[in-house]
Amino acid sequence: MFLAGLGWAAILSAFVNILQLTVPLYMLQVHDRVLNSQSIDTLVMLSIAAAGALALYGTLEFIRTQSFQVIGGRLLRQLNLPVLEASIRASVKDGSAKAAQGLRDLMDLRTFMTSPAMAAPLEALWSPIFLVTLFFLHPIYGIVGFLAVIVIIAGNVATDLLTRNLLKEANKAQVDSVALVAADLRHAEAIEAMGMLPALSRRWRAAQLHAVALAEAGNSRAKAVSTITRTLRFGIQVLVLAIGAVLVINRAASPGAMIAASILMGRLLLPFDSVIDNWRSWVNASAGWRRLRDLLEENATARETMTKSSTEGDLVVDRVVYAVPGQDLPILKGVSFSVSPGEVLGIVGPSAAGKSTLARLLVGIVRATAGGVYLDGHNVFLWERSSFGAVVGYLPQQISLLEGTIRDNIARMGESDPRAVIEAARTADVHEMIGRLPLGYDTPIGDGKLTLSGGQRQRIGLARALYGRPRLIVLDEPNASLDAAGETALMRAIRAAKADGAIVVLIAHRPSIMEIADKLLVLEGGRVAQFGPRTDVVAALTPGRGRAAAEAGAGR
Ligand SMILES: Nc1ncnc2c1ncn2[C@@H]1O[C@H](COP(=O)(O)OP(=O)(O)OP(=O)(O)O)[C@@H](O)[C@H]1O
Repeated sequence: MFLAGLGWAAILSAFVNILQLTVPLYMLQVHDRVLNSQSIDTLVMLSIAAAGALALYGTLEFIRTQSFQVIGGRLLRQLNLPVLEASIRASVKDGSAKAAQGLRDLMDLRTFMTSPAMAAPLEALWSPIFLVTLFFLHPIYGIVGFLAVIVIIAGNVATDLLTRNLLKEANKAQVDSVALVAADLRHAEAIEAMGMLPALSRRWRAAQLHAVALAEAGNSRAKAVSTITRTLRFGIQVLVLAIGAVLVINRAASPGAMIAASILMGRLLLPFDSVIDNWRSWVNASAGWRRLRDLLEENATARETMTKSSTEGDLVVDRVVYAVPGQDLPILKGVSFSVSPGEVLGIVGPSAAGKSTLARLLVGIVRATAGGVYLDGHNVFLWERSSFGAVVGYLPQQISLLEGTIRDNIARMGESDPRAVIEAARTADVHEMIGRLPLGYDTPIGDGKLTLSGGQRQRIGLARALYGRPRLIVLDEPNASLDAAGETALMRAIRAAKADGAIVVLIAHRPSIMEIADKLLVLEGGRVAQFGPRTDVVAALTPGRGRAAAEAGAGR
């Protein structure tokens, strides 16, 4: 599709280039015909023809500019959703600051596609038109033009050899320094409170200065070559005039041809010069394009397209091994268990045992390296995402409320059904608290807006997890910021979900809420140390092995 668009722009460029011959040809005719014949009629005819050709040139040039806009717009429309999806998957793996680069790259690429840098190679493609015209004016002009093109192309090659690696490095350093600052800025409060700014600003400064130094070095080299080639281009134009003068003196060519040849030579070499001038944009655009391609390839996930909006069966975790891509040591080492609808599973274990990782696998955010997680017999990772979202509620350890109103957040940013929003808020016991906010359910939250307390966020996060009465509810430390009243409300919500036939998976450090669990799973070092009915696991844990885990989570 882009190739078709580019092909269209290239064809337009051919006509634009031909029409650019209007002025030199007009000059040639005025000099050679009008001045010789002294005919005003000829001048008028020539001027009318030139005006028509220039009007056509302007129109085609405008259409060509528009076609670049269309190509850039199409690129954006076609890629923004895949890039957004890939960025979200990448941020699960690599953190959000780096993943956001994908969207920046896409915007930069669109800007590049609509910039004059894009037109230069297409114009250079049609340079033979000018070359042939020069040959027609006089073979010597043609030969000089041909040699001049070779010299300028050599300038292009030299620029590439001298600057490509440097500019690529500069671009990467720039991207890394932006990602570094973006990642640190998320922790602004800690930075401000603990006086980390001077140390961090040294780090940021060092990263940015490194990027700037590389860019300056690359630019200086590119500018040096471009100054040489530009000087050569002017020199060649002077040379053409000198040759023209000799040809005129020897009556081998007309004065009009001499001036036309000089203008044509400038037109012939201009696109090649422009490629050198815009070299940095080209290198940056190709680096951005490569990053986008890698982002899309590395995060391409074939998922089912068929929607399944209901589920009745068990949650089965079958010999799941999970290792972070690129790391040898797995975090989860063969975890198996199952939970039935209407059951609450409590997962406990010491820090870094792999509980949150297991939660991510249960809700299909990451793919098991071996084995699989199945809900109602279907692999949760492969499940079509929007229909999976409708049957799942997830409260991550770090509650991430999004920019929008409370109502948007509870309704998961979609078209909200007010009754379902209020039902979820009531179940999470947050309805009255929302009623006391400045605009109730319509209160905006997010950057620079209302700041909610940790407990409020957790309870709104819980309401979001419960919205639409999902069949599988995974709560990762849902009571971490809750007071006693909040914890009681949480227990009530879990009981209601259980009575509704949902599968509830509850990860917690504080033992108090584990009373509600039907089954307990003790995770230690990525393995299942204990799994079974809560009473059996607690009994097995109390005297011997796994005591640490019991104390960390389940011990009562
Ligand atoms: N994306 C990742 N890349 C590398 N290592 C990771 C990643 N995610 C988790 N880990 C590692 O896996 C281990 C388990 O982490 P996880 O967050 O699952 O533990 P946890 O049991 O939930 O701990 P806690 O109770 O402290 O929240 C940790 O050692 C952690 O460093």
